[in-house]
Amino acid sequence: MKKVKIHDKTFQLFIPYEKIRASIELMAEKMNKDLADKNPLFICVLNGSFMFAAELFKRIDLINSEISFVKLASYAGEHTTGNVKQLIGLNEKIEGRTVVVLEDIVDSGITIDNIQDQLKKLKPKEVSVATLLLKPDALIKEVELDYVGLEIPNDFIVGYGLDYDGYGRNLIDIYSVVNE
Ligand SMILES: O=P(O)(O)OC[C@H]1O[C@H](OP(=O)(O)OP(=O)(O)O)[C@H](O)[C@@H]1O
Ligand SMILES: Nc1nc2[nH]cnc2c(=O)[nH]1
Repeated sequence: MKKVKIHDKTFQLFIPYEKIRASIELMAEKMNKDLADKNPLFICVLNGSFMFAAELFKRIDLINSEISFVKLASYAGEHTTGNVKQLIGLNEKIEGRTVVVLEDIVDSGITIDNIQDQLKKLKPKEVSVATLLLKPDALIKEVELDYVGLEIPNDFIVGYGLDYDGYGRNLIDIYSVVNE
């Protein structure tokens, strides 16, 4: 079994690239049907989603489609106590658009819930969400997901864009942590 060590943790091969690619191909096929004539704007949530977004977007055969890249920035607002995360980097007009958010993983669902709330305030025509990975047992938010690549157990994973403390994003396969 292929293993990698990152910092203090060992990870073992969990999802080979071929399986990741096949799930993205299916997703793209469905999107090409669902989004025809909709002039979709794909929004890739950095950092983790960059590989998924690239693999998916080159399979979208709708010429009237755009992609944009955003980040969630933490800031401690003057009137807030918690850690608020604000969507930054969105330069396109969202009002009236068909938006498709691209996430690498939905775990607790907190991030995607927050993103959906922020986007809806910008009055899009519709917002759908595509995630490569979903941990159904980890969800603490009720989220509506339109496209899910693969469902996985509630274990920490790295690779294919996902990191452990900055490292591991370049792994072509997905690895899961070995509990030692
Ligand atoms: O469903 P949740 O529990 O909210 O977790 C999902 C989020 O966690 C990861 O982002 P992270 O904050 O690690 O940032 P990164 O993409 O820059 O690595 C991932 O890219 C999702 O955005
Ligand atoms: N790298 C990584 N980031 C995450 N963000 C939410 N869940 C995960 C996970 O399992 N691995």
